[in-house]
Amino acid sequence: MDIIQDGERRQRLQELEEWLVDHRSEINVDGLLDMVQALVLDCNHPALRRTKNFDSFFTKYELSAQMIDECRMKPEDFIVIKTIGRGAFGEVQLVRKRSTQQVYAMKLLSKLEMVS
Ligand SMILES: Nc1ncnc2c1ncn2[C@@H]1O[C@H](COP(=O)(O)OP(=O)(O)OP(=O)(O)O)[C@@H](O)[C@H]1O
Repeated sequence: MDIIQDGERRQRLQELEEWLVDHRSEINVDGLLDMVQALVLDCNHPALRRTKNFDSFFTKYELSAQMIDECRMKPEDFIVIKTIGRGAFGEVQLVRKRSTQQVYAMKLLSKLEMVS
């Protein structure tokens, strides 16, 4: 990466990087990836695709959204052993990660229920 000479610019970039890695920030990397996936999914609605800007957006980001989906951790990466608990927004499962055989407790939250 180029060395940024402008101290003020460097400071702003550093602030942005801190937001990206802060798990409490709305624009952390996970949140932004969620956003891209949700936008691409929504833009693929036939009624929206009739509008040029939505169609262009979908065409531009469809492949990236697929790559994001393939690379991110997802429930299918785990084998469910059994359900061990239930909370206000979802359930907790005892799971085994397919790639490592490590056992974890996985909390599945319904984002739909959390935001409604
Ligand atoms: N890491 C864990 N290991 C074992 N059991 C767990 C673990 N996390 C949660 N559980 C079990 O799952 C139950 C529900 O957990 P959860 O965190 O969803 O509860 P909660 O805090 O009441 O829920 P919420 O955050 O949705 O209000 C717990 O009461 C516990 O029995």
